[in-house]
Amino acid sequence: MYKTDDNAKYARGLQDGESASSFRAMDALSRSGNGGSDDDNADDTPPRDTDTPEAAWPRVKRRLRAELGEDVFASWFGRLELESVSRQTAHLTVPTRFLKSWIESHYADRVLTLFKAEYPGVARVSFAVRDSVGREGSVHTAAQPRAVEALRPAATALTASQGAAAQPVASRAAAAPAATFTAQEAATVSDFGGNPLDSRLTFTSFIIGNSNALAHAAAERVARHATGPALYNPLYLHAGVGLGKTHLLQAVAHEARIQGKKIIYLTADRFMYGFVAALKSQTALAFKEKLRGIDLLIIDDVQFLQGKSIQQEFGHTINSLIDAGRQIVVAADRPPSDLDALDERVCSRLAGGLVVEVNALDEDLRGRILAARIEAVRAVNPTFQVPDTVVAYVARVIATNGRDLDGAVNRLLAHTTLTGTPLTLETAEAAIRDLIRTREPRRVKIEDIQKLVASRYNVSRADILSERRTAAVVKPRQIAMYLSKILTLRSLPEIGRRFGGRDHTTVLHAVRKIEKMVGDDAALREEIELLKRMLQE
Ligand SMILES: Nc1ncnc2c1ncn2[C@@H]1O[C@H](COP(=O)(O)OP(=O)(O)OP(=O)(O)O)[C@@H](O)[C@H]1O
Repeated sequence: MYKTDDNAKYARGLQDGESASSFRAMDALSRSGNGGSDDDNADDTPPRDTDTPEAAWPRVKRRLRAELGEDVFASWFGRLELESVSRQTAHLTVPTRFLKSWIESHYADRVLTLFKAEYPGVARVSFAVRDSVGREGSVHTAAQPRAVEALRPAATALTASQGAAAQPVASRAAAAPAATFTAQEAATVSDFGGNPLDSRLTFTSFIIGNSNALAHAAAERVARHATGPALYNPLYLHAGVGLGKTHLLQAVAHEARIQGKKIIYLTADRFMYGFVAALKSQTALAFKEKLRGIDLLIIDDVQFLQGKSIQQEFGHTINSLIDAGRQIVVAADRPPSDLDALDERVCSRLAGGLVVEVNALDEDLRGRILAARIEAVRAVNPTFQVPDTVVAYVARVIATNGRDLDGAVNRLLAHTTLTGTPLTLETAEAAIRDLIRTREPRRVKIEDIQKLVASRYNVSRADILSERRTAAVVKPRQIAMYLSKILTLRSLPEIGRRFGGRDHTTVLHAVRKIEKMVGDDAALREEIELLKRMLQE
């Protein structure tokens, strides 16, 4: 826990020189990022005649990992990729603008040095955001001054658009964060409004199941809590990728706003941006004041908080808000005890409220999320028809997360729109193939077949094993026998024994009968296909 000294220091803010120490910490951070002198490892590797930049790139990444350690490497470089090399420039890409800015400002020289060491044919590196390659790229040579220059136009635009002439543009630009903000971003960070909210991510659109009921209940109570001491403080939600953390956090934000609370919703990226920007434009005090004036602070992806001074600032902020009875809600991809990169005291403060895990979405919940997504699409595009068998199939095979369910709906929609043909299991499978993790087909057990077929036909497994001969039981029993024959290696007599001690000729009769019906009846063929896939996934 923080000592009271820390809080007092926080309250004093920048007045006692915290700015300078924070700058020193930031500098230390970037120095450690630079890994010391550029000559350290640079030219000790002889040129390799047969080498290619593509072959050299994994070696560059290995060296970065060795220099910076696993945590820093994973946070900043895990998703850095080599796109191409042309005219001695290595074009590197990352998925977000934030990563691009951070790597450019802290690590560009180091990446270039290591690349040159591994592949002397590279003289420059450029960074771009994937999917927007060419629009945002900027090239770095070792001698080029870094991103401060790149910020200059944005700082000018900000000053012009806001009429904020208090500081001369040149000094603002020189002191500005080493990042390439657009004017709009700079404005957002500057007035510290937090990240924009997605109006779709509300409690109404959040579907509750076993895996998220507790997280949902806690989030809703916190958002609706009227006055008095905060409830669970902090509320800490954690879950694997795409299981609904951001959705819940944004739902809290929407609901709390409706309740008239002052909230700020920030991703960890934005917190870092905001803090660095405020420090460098010497508005850190205002930044802190702004944070202290709110009722509810929501921070997403806290696992990305990096840098000693930023973590300290984050620690001070949450301490001060909690002590003042303000609510904090955070989310991460892991429990507080696994936030290795975060200061121990911050972790323990984060763990001191209510920690709730959102577990994997089960099949039932996936089916309901899918159905809701399809309904939402149909509201604007009524021709989008997805048969129940396809919904059941997708819910079965997309076992990963909500984002992949969204992806599956998009692909199904693209298929219908582009081909104009109705969706079937075959076309749906082709449309979502890339989202399905490939693995060995599961070994199927006769008992599983009996259970699944029984539930699809609304009878019990006992009915299937019984002597009953009503049509409602005979057909599913025969289908189950047929599936047992084609999906398992059991012999006809073995199958007969497992179906209530029947003779192998009964099984043979069932198999032939269903084979024939499948040949004649497209709906049954589809149904059996679905059952097969459900059993094998
Ligand atoms: N229970 C749910 N009800 C409705 N939609 C859901 C649910 N769970 C997840 N989703 C949807 O799945 C998608 C991914 O969810 P979200 O972005 O909240 O995941 P996340 O846990 O924040 O993932 P990441 O850590 O990768 O950011 C979103 O479109 C979200 O609306």
